[in-house]
Amino acid sequence: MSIQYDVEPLADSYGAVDSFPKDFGYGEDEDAIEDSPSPSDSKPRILLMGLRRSGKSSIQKVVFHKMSPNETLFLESTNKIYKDDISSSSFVNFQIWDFPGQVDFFDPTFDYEMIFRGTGALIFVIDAQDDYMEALGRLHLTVSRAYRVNPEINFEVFIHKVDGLSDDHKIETQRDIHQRANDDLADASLEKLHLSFYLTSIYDHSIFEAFSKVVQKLIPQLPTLENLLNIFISNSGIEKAFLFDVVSKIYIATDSSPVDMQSYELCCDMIDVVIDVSCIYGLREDGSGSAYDKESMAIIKLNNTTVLYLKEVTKFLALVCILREESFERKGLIDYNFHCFRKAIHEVFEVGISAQRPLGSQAVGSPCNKAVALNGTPRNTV
Ligand SMILES: Nc1nc2c(ncn2[C@@H]2O[C@H](COP(=O)(O)OP(=O)(O)OP(=O)(O)O)[C@@H](O)[C@H]2O)c(=O)[nH]1
Repeated sequence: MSIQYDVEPLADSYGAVDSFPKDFGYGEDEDAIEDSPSPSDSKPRILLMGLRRSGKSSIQKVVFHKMSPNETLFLESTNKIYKDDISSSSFVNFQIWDFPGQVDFFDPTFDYEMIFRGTGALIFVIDAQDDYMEALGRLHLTVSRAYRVNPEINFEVFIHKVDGLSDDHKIETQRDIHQRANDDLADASLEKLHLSFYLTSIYDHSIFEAFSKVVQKLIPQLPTLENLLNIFISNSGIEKAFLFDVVSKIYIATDSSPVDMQSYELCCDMIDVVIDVSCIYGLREDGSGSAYDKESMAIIKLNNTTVLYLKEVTKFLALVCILREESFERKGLIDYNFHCFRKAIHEVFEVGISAQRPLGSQAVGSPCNKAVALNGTPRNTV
């Protein structure tokens, strides 16, 4: 469900997420790469690379610009590097660079050293519906070059367009790609280069899930957030909790119990419902107001004794929980624990701001980023 295309930009009443216009606040400007680096070039980067028509632009548009998957059929081929500044959230503060299919590493105008040096994650997209031998060759060339320039990069392989494959075929394709890619690395004595593999499609939630995992690796405070979520759910009788970036529906953290796709989808759908209803009925007559603000909260009881509970945490983040109806009888306790949890999350951010290290900014290009990841649990926890 998606109604955001109909929503007019609204007056600012709540920071940057003042409304949910077409681009959900992620900014519509996409600049072709310039010769001289702009200040925003210092932001951590996620590169989208892969062969032509593998689906790179579609992924970017669907996840960050709310394009419906069917509309991607009409996307034109990218012929320049496009930089997309995902800076509406102070939490997920990075740039996505979408590359044209054929990047020529031997082209002297392509300064790959500069590009890889400031990169946090390199996502290589492989079209699983196509013959992937050429893509594997390209993957090897790309990651080995990038690794030599910056071994701190997280290398992520999206085995994409799996909506067209049967379950068995998916597993077999993943196994085969995994095996071949790692054999190539072993032959080149690059065993230390770690590739993570994801099965993705823009036609379901798998692309959001995969992107969530990619982004989480770039969030230095992740262990602290997970810790807070664990404490919150265990003290509140909650089964599963996600901390969502509301505009992209990427979850930036969850508790340490395993994530099952259905729970994640359910929570994503809840965000859609809340924002849609809020856009339609939550604004003032003159259209002013905000679809998501401090008051945003929702409780949905399902017919299988499950309760969904959503609350605003920061102007970009929402907590979405799944719990049993009987646990919800102690709503007062849950609300109180949430209050403490919210306060703790704000303290995590304040620490980040006072240290002048916005989340994500130190996550890349810095050899100490793994150490920063363990930067202290806030003083008051739930
Ligand atoms: N079935 C299916 N098709 C997809 C998926 N993702 C993208 N596509 C289709 O793949 C085609 C190519 O997508 P693009 O996003 O333009 O590919 P690209 O990698 O950016 O291509 P270049 O700009 O030429 O490098 C489009 O017709 C998309 O609709 C997917 O998950 N499943």
